[in-house]
Amino acid sequence: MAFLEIRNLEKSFGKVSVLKGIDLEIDKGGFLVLVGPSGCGKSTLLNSIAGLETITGGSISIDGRGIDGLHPSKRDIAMVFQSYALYPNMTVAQNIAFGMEIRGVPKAVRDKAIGQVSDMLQIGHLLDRRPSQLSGGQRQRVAIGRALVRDPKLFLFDEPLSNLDAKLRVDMRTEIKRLHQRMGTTIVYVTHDQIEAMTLATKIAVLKDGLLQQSGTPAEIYNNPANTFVADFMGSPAMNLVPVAVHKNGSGVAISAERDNLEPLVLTVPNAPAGLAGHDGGKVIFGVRPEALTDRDSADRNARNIAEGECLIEVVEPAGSDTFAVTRLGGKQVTARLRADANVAAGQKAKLAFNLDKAVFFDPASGQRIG
Ligand SMILES: Nc1ncnc2c1ncn2[C@@H]1O[C@H](COP(=O)(O)OP(=O)(O)OP(=O)(O)O)[C@@H](O)[C@H]1O
Repeated sequence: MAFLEIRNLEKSFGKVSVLKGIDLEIDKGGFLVLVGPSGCGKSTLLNSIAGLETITGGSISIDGRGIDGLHPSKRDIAMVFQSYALYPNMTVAQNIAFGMEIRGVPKAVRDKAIGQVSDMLQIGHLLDRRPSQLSGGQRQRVAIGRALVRDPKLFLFDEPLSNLDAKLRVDMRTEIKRLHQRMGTTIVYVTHDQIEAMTLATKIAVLKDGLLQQSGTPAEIYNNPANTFVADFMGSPAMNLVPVAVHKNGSGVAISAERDNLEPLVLTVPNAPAGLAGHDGGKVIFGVRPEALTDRDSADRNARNIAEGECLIEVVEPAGSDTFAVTRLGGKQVTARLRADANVAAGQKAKLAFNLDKAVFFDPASGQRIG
């Protein structure tokens, strides 16, 4: 049995159904990241676990024990909010120790716990300050410290980094990952930042409109997205999604993408998924990530199935470590990720290499991946 189990969870606000039968679990010591666009129900799901929202249907259990009817304070969960929610009139040390004080933990034990977490979070020199005298990153560390000293069964983080500037966000992300590795705690973490999700999670759950689209390891979600929504949402730049026609071709399958003022680009797919042949004569969506669409020099040397095609480059975007080249296929803008020194120019043709080992295909009507 998983440590946290969510079964057929439903939540409505009046007539509005916000969570529509969520099934999800995470093992002890796992790091579950809930990700999805604004309004998809991430915070409502987190608040339901915390007990800050009363669920409409389904069940939640931690360590084999149903928690649906329990008051938030009895769930043994600590939550870190985006807004930090520190007490402004208390010092950092008092903020961290407040929960313990209320529970009657002796001062010597409290002081020891404050010392341990402040060392870990490098806030020992700030213990006498008030929140107004701290930077955003320091406040966030205090909020995390306050959660850590409780030593709960489960940590919930609701977009804890979204008030921080870009650089600090990346630093704190590493800090949170390090804490998780060191302490082996079980975490459920909400973000709408897909890079944060990829880097932190042992398991990602992608939500849209109150429905779970897919859950799996970051690699599963990235390499084998269940549908076009997940494919488009995870990854930056996003996966290229190109409408193509399908033709059976001897023992294999060929796909062709329309182009303005050029012959269609035809690629033979030797390793096509079994379901693709069933679309013979019809259209599917061909998904290829920018890094699987390169020039020959940059192409993955281990790739077994590479198909090359001449493409007209519309825009070249140098990005320091890579160069992005934009072309157009099937009426869609398509991004290739080339080496920084790639020899391409806007308005000229370039031979692009498609790594078909990494290609995925989707049904155009349902958006579901073709297996
Ligand atoms: N108390 C409430 N009453 C009515 N509707 C609500 C309430 N709280 C949330 N909702 C609605 O539920 C949906 C999901 O909200 P939720 O805050 O869970 O989304 P989210 O994915 O966390 O979004 P964001 O990334 O913007 O925080 C939204 O459409 C929201 O308007």
